[in-house]
Amino acid sequence: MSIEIEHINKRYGHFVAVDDVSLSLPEGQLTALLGPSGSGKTTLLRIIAGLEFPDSGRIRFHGEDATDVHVSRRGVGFVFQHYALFKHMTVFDNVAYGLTVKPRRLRPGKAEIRTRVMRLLELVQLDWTANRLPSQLSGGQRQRIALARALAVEPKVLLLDEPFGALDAKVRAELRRWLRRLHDEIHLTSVFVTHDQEEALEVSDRIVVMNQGRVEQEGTPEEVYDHPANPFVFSFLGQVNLFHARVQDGQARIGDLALPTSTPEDQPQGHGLAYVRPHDIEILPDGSAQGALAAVIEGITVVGPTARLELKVAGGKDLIHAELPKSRLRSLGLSRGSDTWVRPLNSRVFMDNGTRATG
Ligand SMILES: Nc1ncnc2c1ncn2[C@@H]1O[C@H](COP(=O)(O)OP(=O)(O)OP(=O)(O)O)[C@@H](O)[C@H]1O
Repeated sequence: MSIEIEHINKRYGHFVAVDDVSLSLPEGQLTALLGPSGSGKTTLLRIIAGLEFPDSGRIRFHGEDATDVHVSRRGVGFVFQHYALFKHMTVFDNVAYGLTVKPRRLRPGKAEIRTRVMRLLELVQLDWTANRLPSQLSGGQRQRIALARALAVEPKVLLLDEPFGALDAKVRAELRRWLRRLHDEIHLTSVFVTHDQEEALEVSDRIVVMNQGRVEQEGTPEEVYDHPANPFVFSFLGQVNLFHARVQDGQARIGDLALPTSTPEDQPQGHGLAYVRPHDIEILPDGSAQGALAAVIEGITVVGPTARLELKVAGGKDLIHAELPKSRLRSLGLSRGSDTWVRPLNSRVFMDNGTRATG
């Protein structure tokens, strides 16, 4: 079921939590609402759920106005960060709960409930825990049961609010891959709130980047990562190096270095900032390449196969962050204190007023 969000506004007193948000969330896709704390993600999710009502604007489910429909009749399933399971009930009874409390005429028979619950437990790969109590499960397993419980009532939309937020990094990474596989199996329209860029990039079909109650950009993970619409999105989606740049005749320059960017459409002139990702900083063994800047390595951190370098350019104030394969670092024979050369391979330049200049 698709979800259309039309000009939604929500204030708490004078504070604007959601500011004229319009979005179209396609059927069967997993959409991440991504943004820093306080950007309005949870408020928007709760409005979609019917747990909160907007001051103005409409929510449509598959074209039908759902703005005033009660949460119990919207056909949504939830998983929250701390949506505790019923402690005194077994896993089986927790998952069955939504079905057993249905009005008698809608309630499936006992055998049917058993079949459905066991099918769901198999889907989340925890059928062997059916007779356990939640306290006998790990945090990650409990969230998978919470998901099975949300799916039991056959919702048309699944809403997840930082579902893996309370888990440690390794379990989190496993669960998000698992959620992606599960989604590929069931194709339920799903919206999931996160402030973790990596999680959003890895799991979702679409990402909505939010900031101060507004949508900064919406698109596939590739679109928002490779073509960020503005400096906020660029900075929020990963580490970034900033260089002062002069823009003239469709060409941006840092000092004498002409930046390798594509030609802009409207060719603005003046001063801007060039944004360069650490993996787009090339490390060179000598200064013969055009536009290379001399730099000293101030720090090296190796994380698995990747080496992260902190470099200082002669005369520069800020450290430059670069990322390269550990093997490349070894073959260049570099260590802390080494003199080397750097060159931005790719950049995106935004003018001082935030408009895009190049790239
Ligand atoms: N019931 C409320 N009363 C007053 N202010 C609220 C209420 N709910 C949310 N807010 C405020 O609205 C803003 C947006 O909150 P929201 O929870 O939607 O943000 P978020 O992006 O989900 O952040 P987080 O990741 O920290 O949960 C916050 O500044 C919050 O303090």
